[in-house]
Amino acid sequence: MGNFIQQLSERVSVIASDRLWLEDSAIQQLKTTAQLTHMSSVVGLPDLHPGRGYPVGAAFLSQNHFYPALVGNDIGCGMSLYQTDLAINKVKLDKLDKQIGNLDEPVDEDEWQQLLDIYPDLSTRKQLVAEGLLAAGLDLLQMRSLGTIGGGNHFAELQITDRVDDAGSYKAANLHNKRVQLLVHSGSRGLGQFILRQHVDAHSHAGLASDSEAATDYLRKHNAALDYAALNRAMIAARILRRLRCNGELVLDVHHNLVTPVQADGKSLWLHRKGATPSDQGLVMLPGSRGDYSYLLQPKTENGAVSLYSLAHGAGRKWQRTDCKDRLFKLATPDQLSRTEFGSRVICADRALIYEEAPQAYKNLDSVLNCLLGADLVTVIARNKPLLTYKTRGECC
Ligand SMILES: Nc1nc2c(ncn2[C@@H]2O[C@H](COP(=O)(O)O)[C@@H](O)[C@H]2O)c(=O)[nH]1
Ligand SMILES: [Mn+2]
Ligand SMILES: [Mn+2]
Repeated sequence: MGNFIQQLSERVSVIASDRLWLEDSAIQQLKTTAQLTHMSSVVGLPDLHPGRGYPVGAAFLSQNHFYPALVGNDIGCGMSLYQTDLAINKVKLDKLDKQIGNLDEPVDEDEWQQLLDIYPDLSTRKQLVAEGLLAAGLDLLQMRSLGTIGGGNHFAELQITDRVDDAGSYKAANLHNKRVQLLVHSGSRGLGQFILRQHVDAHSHAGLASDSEAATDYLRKHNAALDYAALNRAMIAARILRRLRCNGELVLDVHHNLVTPVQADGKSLWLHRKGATPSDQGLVMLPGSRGDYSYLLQPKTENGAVSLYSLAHGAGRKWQRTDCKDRLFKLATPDQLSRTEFGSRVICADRALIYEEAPQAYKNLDSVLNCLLGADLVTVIARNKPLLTYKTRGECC
């Protein structure tokens, strides 16, 4: 187990192995972040990769101050998983594209009424999100993006279970391997980006003292963005389920970009997660790419302290977006890249994005999973494979 938890310095550790490639630049960003004034410890997860200034796939613990820049601009980005009642053998792959239609367009009044007929609780949630935005001094116009996925690595994916490792936990989670599952990855859209920009304009990248007015102001906005992001995922799922004429039960919904207050030994600590899935909130989903498996995991909370109660949130990028087309265009056309080894399809109107989000652009998920298993942080409940992935360029984050 020891080899999988590598202590690089007093404050810096990584969950990794000799067989998992982590870029030097990402490790360097991790070490630089550990030097911030109020930082206690940082951990790089096996999907660690370089980000804008700070690495992605990492958790950071600070004392008395916290750093909004360490949450990043897509506050509340996360994954939600739904078990649908759509039988696998009823799915007609060729028809799904038309059935699902366009998810880039905001939800209009007609569609909203149709969603409410099926999911009346969305109305209360939307009202609460609006109240949260108003209380935080944010513009209600941001609500317009609710129900849209957003660009880049965000996605909605229909999946099927191809292996169950822990039948008891699988059943307890109300999962069904003869029925389609829906995994949604999205966040707070332009809202999170606006909040971070506003913060950086006023305070640059400085930490905020726990009891300061600026901290209270940021946290009010951050918490509104978390609720917004969770509702956004719920609305994306509702749109898809309605269009597929099936029902869906929520299995999990977990943010991977957030900051959380932690009380320990009378100290005021802050746990930042930037592309890191909390391991202390129940089941988690570890997706690879649109051409790789996803794993449903049971975190082992008893070992959580070594990784700051955080897990990898995916496979992590291997190639920069700007390199993908050059690397791939001689090898495959966008049409070829839209079909995967699993026989699954990709809906993506943007041809450039098909290259940027190609499975080859991501690390191998099994090598990431092996580190989590080696460090004794998780057990595997089931493995899913993709059936259909919806990706869009969308606007912003
Ligand atoms: N199953 C799929 N997994 C995907 C897809 N696109 C990206 N990914 C994985 O999700 C994480 C998300 O990372 P984030 O930093 O944007 O939050 C990423 O590391 C990939 O491993 C997909 O289309 N399907
Ligand atoms: Mn995001
Ligand atoms: Mn994300």
